Amino acid sequence: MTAPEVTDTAPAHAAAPAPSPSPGRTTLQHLRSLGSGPRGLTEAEAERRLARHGENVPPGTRPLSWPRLAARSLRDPFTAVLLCLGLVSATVAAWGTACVILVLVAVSCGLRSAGERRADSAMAGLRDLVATTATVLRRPGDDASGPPGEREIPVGQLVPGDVVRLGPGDLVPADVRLLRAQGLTVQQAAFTGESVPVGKHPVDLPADGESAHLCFQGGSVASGSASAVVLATGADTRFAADRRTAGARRAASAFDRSVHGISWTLIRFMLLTPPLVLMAGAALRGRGLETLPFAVAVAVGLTPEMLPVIVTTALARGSALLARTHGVIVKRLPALHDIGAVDILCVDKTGTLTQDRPDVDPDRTDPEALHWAAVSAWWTLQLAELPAPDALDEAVIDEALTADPDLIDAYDGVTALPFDPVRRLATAVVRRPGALGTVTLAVKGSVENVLERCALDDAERARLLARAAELSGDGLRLLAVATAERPARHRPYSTADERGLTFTGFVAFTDALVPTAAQALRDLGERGVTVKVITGDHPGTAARALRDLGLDPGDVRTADSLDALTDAELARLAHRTTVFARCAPAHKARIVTALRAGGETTVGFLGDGVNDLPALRAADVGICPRDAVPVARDTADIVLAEARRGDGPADRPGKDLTAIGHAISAGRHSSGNIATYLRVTLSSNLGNVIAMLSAGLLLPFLPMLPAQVLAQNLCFDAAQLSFAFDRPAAAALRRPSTLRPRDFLRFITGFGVLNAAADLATFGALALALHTRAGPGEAAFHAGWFTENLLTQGLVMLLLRTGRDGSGPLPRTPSPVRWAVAALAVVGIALPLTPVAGPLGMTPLPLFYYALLAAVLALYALALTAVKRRYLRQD
Ligand SMILES: Nc1ncnc2c1ncn2[C@@H]1O[C@H](COP(=O)(O)OP(=O)(O)OP(=O)(O)O)[C@@H](O)[C@H]1O
Ligand SMILES: [Mg+2]
Repeated sequence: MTAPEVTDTAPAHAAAPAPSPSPGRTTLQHLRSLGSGPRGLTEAEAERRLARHGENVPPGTRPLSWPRLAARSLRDPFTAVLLCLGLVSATVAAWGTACVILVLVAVSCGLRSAGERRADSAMAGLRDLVATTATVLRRPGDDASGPPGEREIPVGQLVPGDVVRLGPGDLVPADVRLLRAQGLTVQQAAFTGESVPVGKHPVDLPADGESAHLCFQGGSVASGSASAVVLATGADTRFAADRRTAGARRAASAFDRSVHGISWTLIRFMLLTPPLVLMAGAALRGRGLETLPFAVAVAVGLTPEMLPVIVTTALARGSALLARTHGVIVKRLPALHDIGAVDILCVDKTGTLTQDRPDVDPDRTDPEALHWAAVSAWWTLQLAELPAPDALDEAVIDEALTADPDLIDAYDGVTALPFDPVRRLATAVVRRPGALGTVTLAVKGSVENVLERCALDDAERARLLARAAELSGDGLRLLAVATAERPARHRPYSTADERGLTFTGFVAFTDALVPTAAQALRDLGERGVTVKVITGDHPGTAARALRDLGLDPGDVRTADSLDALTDAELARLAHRTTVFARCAPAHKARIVTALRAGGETTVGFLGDGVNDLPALRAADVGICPRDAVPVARDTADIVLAEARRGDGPADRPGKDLTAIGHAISAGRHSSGNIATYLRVTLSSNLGNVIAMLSAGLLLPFLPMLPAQVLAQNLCFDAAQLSFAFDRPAAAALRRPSTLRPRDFLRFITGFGVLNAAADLATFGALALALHTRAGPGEAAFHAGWFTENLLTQGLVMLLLRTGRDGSGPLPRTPSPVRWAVAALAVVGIALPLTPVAGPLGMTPLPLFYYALLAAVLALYALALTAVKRRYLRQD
């Protein structure tokens, strides 16, 4: 057997549009060169090739190695600033400070890498649960003459030479060459930027540069079906090459932007601090460069170095819990906090609000229309080799066959133009046995799209549209049906033939509401999430469904009325509108993008079809149900569980809005913990910095030695890790979890000043306590402040947790935070009494000091509670 020639498909010029890997080679020659044939490979040969070529996974999807993770955590801006400050300390030979900074960096990078690795492997495990499969043709064992069978295998196991089947909603699993195709259109926006699907068909002898017969990994089937031979897999695909050159980038989410904004404000602060401290020291105290280590330590004191660790841990824990308890899979870690921040949720109608289990309503269906709709559905299904009929087709065939079991034998299929969500039509060309000279086009589709292709006068068309509006207003889904008799011909039929049709009638379907939808919509509303419906269906049907669910549909917009609007106009309109009907895939995406514009909102999109792909990509968070088409599952950030029995129809789980509620709670939970960490850390760090700067100017000596600043920083950081395991108050779960940088900075400034006031009060206490005692005050001062600092930080941790309003009895603090605070207090009180105190420059304190300190802390706690209550009232 010849070795497969896949090298020529390796993209030498990835940017060029779809290079042909096989100019001048016929399909059969190409199959031979791949050591394959129309009947695919044997299992044994596939196994050998898998060993040779490796798994079919694009590079960059494997977990990162330790060194790479460590390198990545070193790229964090806070770490970079810390390292710079360490370097500055080393240049002035402040080795102690430099060493402590190094320890700090090592600890935070180590924790971060470990956390990310754990999170990565947990995520990979979750993604595997919803991984896509491919339908491949293989012969069992090593028996090349055996009959081939179709089998579903994980996409990762495809090898060059495999023959695969493709249907609507499938991902193109590798780079392939088409062997056969029926009405195949492929969405390949990922490479070419073309937003509309492009037609693909086999070409037996392709010209140079021709690519109609090639489909590339990363594309997806928008309509039609095909069988194809795999040319290249894994790192050899064009998709992999494009990723190497361009890198896969996604726009930052609202949360990322907030954290980014806050981080950069802090970094500017950190960089400004040392020169300011130096200048103030020089001007007021005549100090020179000897203050530099202290200045550096103050800047380091500001850093929330545990931020990445807390973010990763909180999100990974939240995702794991969500998967375990509700079966909801988060495929991209940050998507969890994004869904917590979602304030606009766009959903489709069919399958989300209604069950997508249509039943023909015989009283309002024209029998002739039903007949032709069934003929069209049956032959499209046969000729296009669609893997599964869609729900409307299934209902039509069921109903028509009950009435007329011989329906199928009455015709022969000629060709089919399968349904696509832009044309909204499906056509089968059939012939009566014996009637060789003529064929019949049986066309069904949306009312508007069918009527505009019918030969009708304006009055008749208007009458039919009004009739359709009336039926839709009753909540019915509709198919319009039309036919045309044409002379038979050899030239292939195309969508251009769907013209001058004769209108036959309407088929009407009932589609029951999802029983849990009304409650779920109310819940979402109460939790600050606005729901919008973006559907491909008729405006009347959509409005009626919403009304039946207890929501006011308001002004329903159809997509064609949006085309003339500019993006800004659309954005304003979109915020006011609840229902968008007759949306093609591109409309859905445009509406989602308009809602996101301005960056004030976080938009989630829930959809399950090929027509939802662009919108799933455009949203901050794409959500799909477990039974969505594979490509939707691949694109979505969050995959919902299958509904449990009793929640909905057992065989068709649908999109359970209740599950979204669970995901939102989990997201808000994790984000709440992250926000608490940031609030607590930054307000106490800021307080310390203010106090240190003022003390530095008031005192004749440094208020804290650099090593002491860093030691307490380390203790505090360790205690803060407990926030990743906290349980925020119910209030934090009631609203979308957004971090508005401006409010946030106001919060930390307010509480920072309060913290500084407590520190300065401690100076008073220290002055009083030490006044009675002879001997050097410096070490005692340091010890006193060290103790006070850790104790106030413990207090802040307990009192500033998200959403706690401080009224009534203190809520039960979950043990991790409580333990951490207790440990912090013990270290704070005990450290100056241990042998470590000496090297750190501290001495034991008189008992009298502790009495004064208790009074300061009590006052501080009262003040904190009062300010927090005021803050929450304003909020
Ligand atoms: N198999 C089909 N054959 C012909 N026409 C169809 C078929 N399926 C749907 N249509 C038409 O296309 C229109 C849009 O389809 P559908 O209602 O499924 O929209 P959708 O965009 O998937 O809805 P949603 O966005 O709410 O899920 C329907 O109103 C129907 O008229
Ligand atoms: Mg849909």
